[in-house]
Amino acid sequence: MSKFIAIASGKGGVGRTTLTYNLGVGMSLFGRNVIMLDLDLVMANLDVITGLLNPDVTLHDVLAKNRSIDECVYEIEQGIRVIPTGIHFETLRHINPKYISWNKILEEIADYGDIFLMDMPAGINSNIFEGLPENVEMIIVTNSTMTSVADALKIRILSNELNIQIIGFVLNMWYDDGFLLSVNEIESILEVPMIGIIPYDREVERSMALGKSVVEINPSSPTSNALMQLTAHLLGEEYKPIEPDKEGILSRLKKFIGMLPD
Ligand SMILES: Nc1ncnc2c1ncn2[C@@H]1O[C@H](COP(=O)(O)OP(=O)(O)OP(=O)(O)O)[C@@H](O)[C@H]1O
Repeated sequence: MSKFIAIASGKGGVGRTTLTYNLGVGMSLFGRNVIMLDLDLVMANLDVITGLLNPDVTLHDVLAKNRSIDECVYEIEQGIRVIPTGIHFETLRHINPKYISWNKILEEIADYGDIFLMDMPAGINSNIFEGLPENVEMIIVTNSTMTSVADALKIRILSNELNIQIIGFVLNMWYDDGFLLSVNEIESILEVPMIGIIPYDREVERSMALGKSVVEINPSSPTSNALMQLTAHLLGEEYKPIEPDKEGILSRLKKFIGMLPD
């Protein structure tokens, strides 16, 4: 049976879309067929992050112009598909997110994938939460600042009111700093379990610039291991962290300083 996961955040810029992409790539490495849907109808970014620039048909065209959803399912890599949202405000004016039948849309694309990752818009003002299908589970992404946790709490409260099941929260861009909220503090504020801590890591940005996921570029880094651990948890799979190739580094170093033959 297909799984539907909405990835939401109270505040923008906490790394929600990046996480959606990295989880999608991670899930494909576990052999799943993944579809990522950009549900941010106003400030879409999934197209940019997945390298899908200027797609011919977008979700806007489906919602406002009666184009078929099949026309905007783009396979970016084996086992990874993306449904992008448009950037034209004129089309957007004809769409009321509250009245979108996501059930119908998801039914039409169900055969394309096992897992549907829905990149939600930041905040609670879009009305899009009201239209989500009943079987959607939600992940809340936050950083450890007071304001992003406060806004994450608003998402948690709204989700409870709408009976949306929450899997837990992901603490993204984490770094050790005595002034930021701790995991325990965030857990007690949000009252949902922590399911992943992704460190603040410049490699995330660098991999994006290279058009790849960090789990492909640097699979043994703490960030990639944390992402794959989270992916495995969501899929109910086992994941053994990849150790950095210390021996390889050591022998390369020895060769460099002339202790070993080439
Ligand atoms: N763990 C991380 N470490 C370092 N940088 C990160 C991490 N996660 C995301 N970023 C960077 O943070 C920036 C914002 O990420 P992203 O666009 O995914 O956020 P968002 O929450 O989806 O934002 P918006 O709500 O505005 O769409 C990007 O430049 C991304 O590369």
